[in-house]
Amino acid sequence: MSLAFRATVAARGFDVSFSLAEGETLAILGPNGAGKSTLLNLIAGLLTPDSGEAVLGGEVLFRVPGGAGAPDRAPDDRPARRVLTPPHARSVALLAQEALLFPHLSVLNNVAFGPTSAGVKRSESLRTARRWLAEVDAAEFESRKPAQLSGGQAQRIAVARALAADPKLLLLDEPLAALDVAVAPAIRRMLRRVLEGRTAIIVTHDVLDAFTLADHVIVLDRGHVVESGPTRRVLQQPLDPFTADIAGLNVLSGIRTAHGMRTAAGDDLVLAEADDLPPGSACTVAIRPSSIRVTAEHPAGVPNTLALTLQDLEPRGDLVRVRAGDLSADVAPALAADLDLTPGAAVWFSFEPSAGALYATGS
Ligand SMILES: Nc1ncnc2c1ncn2[C@@H]1O[C@H](COP(=O)(O)OP(=O)(O)OP(=O)(O)O)[C@@H](O)[C@H]1O
Repeated sequence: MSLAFRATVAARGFDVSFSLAEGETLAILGPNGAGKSTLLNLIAGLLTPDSGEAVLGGEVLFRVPGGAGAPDRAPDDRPARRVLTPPHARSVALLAQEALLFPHLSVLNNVAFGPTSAGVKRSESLRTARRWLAEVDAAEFESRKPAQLSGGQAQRIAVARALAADPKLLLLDEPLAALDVAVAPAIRRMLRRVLEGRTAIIVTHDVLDAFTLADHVIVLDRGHVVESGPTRRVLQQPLDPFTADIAGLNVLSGIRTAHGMRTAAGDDLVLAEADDLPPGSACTVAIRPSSIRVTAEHPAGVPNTLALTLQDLEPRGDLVRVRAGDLSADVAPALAADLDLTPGAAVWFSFEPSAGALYATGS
């Protein structure tokens, strides 16, 4: 279902408009206080705007006439009426950072809750719940209680529960932020699978999430859109310096191999599993500069090593950004000094398989 959104909230300096086509995932990026949660809360019905309108698949979520961009006239030319559809009637599911499952219900009943409360027969609700549990690779946990789940398992169940209610729009509020770095890649891949073809908005601090999950990106700062467009265009060729700073990621393209990827430069990388990418397909891996290790000698025991020539060094907060080839690594100043890093020096960049987020190129 497509979404058209425009809203102002004066007390928060919030004035945002955007539209989202059916089946697309939009990532909202921005620093603390940019207005990301405000935007989700307006759509979910937890906050009322001062003015604006949001229409999801022809249904008005809210219409508050008065301010800039808010319609004063209805389509039939009568004065527009204020409409505030209650949250439960919006067909919008909100997935929070924490899984927020019902503690007293089993996993199966947690997932069946949405369809059951919508009046679907019990047997049918259970069938739907089992289908979604299988979809998020969590069928084996159906009789457990939430307290018996790890953070990553609970988040899988929360995704199944949100989708079992068959929402027209799925809102995800930093769904990976509360998870262990070791489990985040698997959950990210699961989300990528279930978001395919689904209308969704994901709020994140993490450009990796945007790269791997979203078709389009909006960058917010202080309640305003500073840049928007297709994910790769915005994050790889940012027009706004603010976006460029946010997008500080390494990206390597190549061809999927049995265990990872062969880069365009001919380096064989070992990467985490990605079942949806068959060998031979064009793919891209994104790696954070902070996940790259820099050494003067070839590092032993690390699967991914790249021999590069150092280009330059630049202070970046508490760290030093080391640029070599097309890659950047962030290292502690003491390490940069110990390594005697000077432009033109030969260096090795290395990273663990789990540090790379692999995704199909062109999606
Ligand atoms: N309940 C509130 N009452 C008044 N102002 C608020 C409230 N919640 C947030 N704000 C203000 O609205 C602005 C946007 O905040 P919001 O929480 O939407 O940002 P955010 O991008 O989600 O930030 P974060 O990444 O820290 O979650 C900020 O200036 C914030 O101080």
